[in-house]
Amino acid sequence: MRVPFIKMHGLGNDFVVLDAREDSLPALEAAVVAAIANRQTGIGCDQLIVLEPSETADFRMRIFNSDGGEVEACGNASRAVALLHGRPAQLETAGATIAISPAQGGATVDMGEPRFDWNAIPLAYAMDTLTMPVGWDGLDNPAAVNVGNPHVIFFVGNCDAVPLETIGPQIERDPLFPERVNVNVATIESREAIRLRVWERGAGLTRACGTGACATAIAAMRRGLVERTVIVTLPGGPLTIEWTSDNRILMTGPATESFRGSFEWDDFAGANA
Ligand SMILES: N[C@H](CCC[C@H](N)C(=O)O)C(=O)O
Repeated sequence: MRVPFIKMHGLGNDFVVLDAREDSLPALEAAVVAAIANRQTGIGCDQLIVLEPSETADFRMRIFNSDGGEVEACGNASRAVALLHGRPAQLETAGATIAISPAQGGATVDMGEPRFDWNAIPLAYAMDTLTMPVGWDGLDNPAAVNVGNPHVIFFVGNCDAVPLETIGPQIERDPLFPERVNVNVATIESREAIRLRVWERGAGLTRACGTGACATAIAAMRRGLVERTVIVTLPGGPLTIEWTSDNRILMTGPATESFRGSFEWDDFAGANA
């Protein structure tokens, strides 16, 4: 079966997008997703994105990390899908129904309401999620926020100096996080600017993480460190995050279509054999 795809990215966080709103796909097993996402032997991407019909919204977006695991939210992909769809829409995801609005060269996404309860992150046991009484190798007292997916956020003096490639996977898989976690290290530059690097659950270091930018901005606002509209600059570039007075998170930033292609499904399904 020949499958068309669109290669897209948001600030360098890249996706293979499969539009299955008209024609359904074979079952998306983890091994097949990982084979497609593999940068050496597959097409290569941080996440595989599949668009499907929805009963409850204009359409549905399924998100698979490059390790094959299906997850609840992807901010950068939401903007990419908004660019692809070309007009405002309600988008069903496993984490929430979100509102996408294409804008010049990108999109604004209403990511819904943040959640802070320990069991909504989720954590394995009760604790304060604004300043958690935990630490790993010099990274201490983070915040935790769920923005459809789970994030832990460390505020540090210089996020570029943190060995995220070694400490990220340790924290991602710590038993404190029953569904694992996205690991954010952030530096407050001013009341309007944050610098951020992210070790993503199931994908590792990425050039940008939209939900990470949302979670980090909200955590900084909860701590009174920044205003309610802030620019979060990741290695791939900036996103504007606003926490509205009616408790919704608005994320605005670029999205890019790189190229279109197609592949033979069995070339990857065979990887599963
Ligand atoms: N790794 C994330 C999903 C992708 C999030 C990121 N690519 C974004 O733009 O939000 C997770 O497992 O929750």
